[in-house]
Amino acid sequence: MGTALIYDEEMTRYKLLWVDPACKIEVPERLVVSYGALVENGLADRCVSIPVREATDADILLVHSEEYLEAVKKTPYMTLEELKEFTLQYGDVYFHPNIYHCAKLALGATLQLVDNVMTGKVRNGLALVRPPGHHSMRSAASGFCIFNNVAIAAQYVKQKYGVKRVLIVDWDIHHGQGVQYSFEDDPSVLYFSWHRYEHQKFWPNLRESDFDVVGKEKGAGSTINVPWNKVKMQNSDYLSIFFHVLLPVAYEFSPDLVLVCAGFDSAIGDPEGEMCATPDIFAHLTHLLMNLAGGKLCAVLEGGYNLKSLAQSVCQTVHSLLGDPAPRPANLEGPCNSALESLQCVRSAHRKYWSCLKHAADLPTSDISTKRIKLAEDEEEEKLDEVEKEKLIAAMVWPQPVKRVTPPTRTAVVLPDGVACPDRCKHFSLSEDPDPLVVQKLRENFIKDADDKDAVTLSSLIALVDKMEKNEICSGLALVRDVSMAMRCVAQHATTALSNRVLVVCVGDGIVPHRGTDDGKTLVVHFSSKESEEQECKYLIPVCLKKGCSDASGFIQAVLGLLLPLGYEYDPSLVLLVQTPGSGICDSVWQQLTGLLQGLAQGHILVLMQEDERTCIDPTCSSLLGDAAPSLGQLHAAPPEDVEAVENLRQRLKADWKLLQTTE
Ligand SMILES: NCCCNCCCCCC(=O)CS
Ligand SMILES: [Zn+2]
Repeated sequence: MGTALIYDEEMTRYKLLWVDPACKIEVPERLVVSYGALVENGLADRCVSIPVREATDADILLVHSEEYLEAVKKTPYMTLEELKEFTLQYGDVYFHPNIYHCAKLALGATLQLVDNVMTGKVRNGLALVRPPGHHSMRSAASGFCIFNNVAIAAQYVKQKYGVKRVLIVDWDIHHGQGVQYSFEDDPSVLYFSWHRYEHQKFWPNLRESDFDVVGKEKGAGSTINVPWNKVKMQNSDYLSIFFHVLLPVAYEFSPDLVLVCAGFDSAIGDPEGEMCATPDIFAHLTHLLMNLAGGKLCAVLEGGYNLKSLAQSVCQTVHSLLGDPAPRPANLEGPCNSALESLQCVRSAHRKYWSCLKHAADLPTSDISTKRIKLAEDEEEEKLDEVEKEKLIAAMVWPQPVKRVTPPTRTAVVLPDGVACPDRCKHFSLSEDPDPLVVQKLRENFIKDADDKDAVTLSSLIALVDKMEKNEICSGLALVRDVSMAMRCVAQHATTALSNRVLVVCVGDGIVPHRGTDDGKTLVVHFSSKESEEQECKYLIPVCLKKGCSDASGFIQAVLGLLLPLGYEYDPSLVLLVQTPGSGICDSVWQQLTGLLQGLAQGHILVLMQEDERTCIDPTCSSLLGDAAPSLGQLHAAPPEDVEAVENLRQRLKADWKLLQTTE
């Protein structure tokens, strides 16, 4: 299934008609450069183009009051003076004779996207719209927003499709207070937002944007606020929040649909956000959400005011929606202290609502709520800096995101004779006889007692890895007689011949390679149900789960809170995913694992399985080909000893692996 792109240039036909410094950044060019970049990068053509529609009154009244709608309906007939007058009753927003029309199109575009995803016409998509929506409230416009596109979309799907659970991820740099107000007592809508806060000093300066505001009554726990109390947050800060707050809770919540308030003012260069996360981070944020809800993800543009980082971030998002491998998450360090403080506060505030956070630490000693300062800010003094600051931010530079080309072959498979090649995959076998030299070396190192068939198989694997290195093949699956031998051979080849870093993920109680773990060329993470005899060290990490990989909840929480941070920080050029016999892992969990790991190594993942594991071939290939993994359903609490084991591992390893930190 494809990716929808919903855009209409009519939404560029309104703008600020008078002087207002707070609103001057919300310009029509935002859409022009975003859509232009999608066209220029050949992304628009790869999407399913869906026409916008005008939202109806009924759509709008799902969230907004009649009096508000009636008032807005009058604006197309107002004079300039009347528009200015009308605008004064709201904050940081402006009206225009054509903005009501555009607001109906922005909402209509959003609902078109949602309809096409919910009816299975497309898998996911982006609505490229303005005016944005997440600040508008039941009876008030705010923050450039007129109608709350995403909040209405959530009500709309609940009403029209009987959707039980909706996750809203608001990665815009502002708090979408309008969304929060719509669902604060509604447990069926989980609203997650991070936002520049600076202890309530930043707009919209609300007490209810802080981490300790978690929702009311039945909705307690279904509002997650992550305040950024400093600017210049980086990719590591954003990923830490995904790994240790959003993803664990999202998987426990198990939404039927994911809506994204896709604001890109959280990207570097943006005058509002003043953050330092680079556009390629949105490739990963998108990818990490794409295995929820069976892949049903609707992204709706909110903010984003640096025309360059906005256009790049929009392209990164659409690349991922289309299933293109993400760029490698280069040189991540750990979260900064301020981010760690917020991370610990949020996890502590939600401990009692989410079993995945049950073991989260207490509030930090330096309880940041006491730092909330009075709002008496010296406007004059700030304005002076304002001009200087804007110049500095507009001068920010960052590396051009790498080109994301999907290799000619997406997935190659090495199978025993007689096993059919799954469709859409390419059967891989050696074009000519194996190179005698290579075979000789293999014999010496790996296959003393094995027969020639092994030599051919191992030579095929080596050739396959070489083609992945050259980006001719993206991913691979091999069914082999002896997974341990194959694993050691591939790891050895990739680290020596290709001088790469290899992440080896072992699932099951097989044998793991000890080689390469001391010099950091290989990082081995081994999930099993048995206490390991292996000596744990920085690059050899045994994860012992009571029920092994058979308990979906315990396993997926270990993947999200331990394996992904390790993998992203290690940043391998190849991922080796090995399933040894008796792992007990079920297909859907295996597919989640395979899907999530494709965010690493530009999607270069080689899956090794025992040759008699025939049932796993199709689900594994489906995941390697970029299909979304099936939803795991609502997860019960993980076995306490597993949560504890992962928590203890994190505490032991966080000195070496900074992305594992969850407390200051
Ligand atoms: N009153 C001091 C300056 C206030 N600036 C507020 C700008 C609103 C931003 C809204 C936005 O970006 C939506 S995503
Ligand atoms: Zn914003």
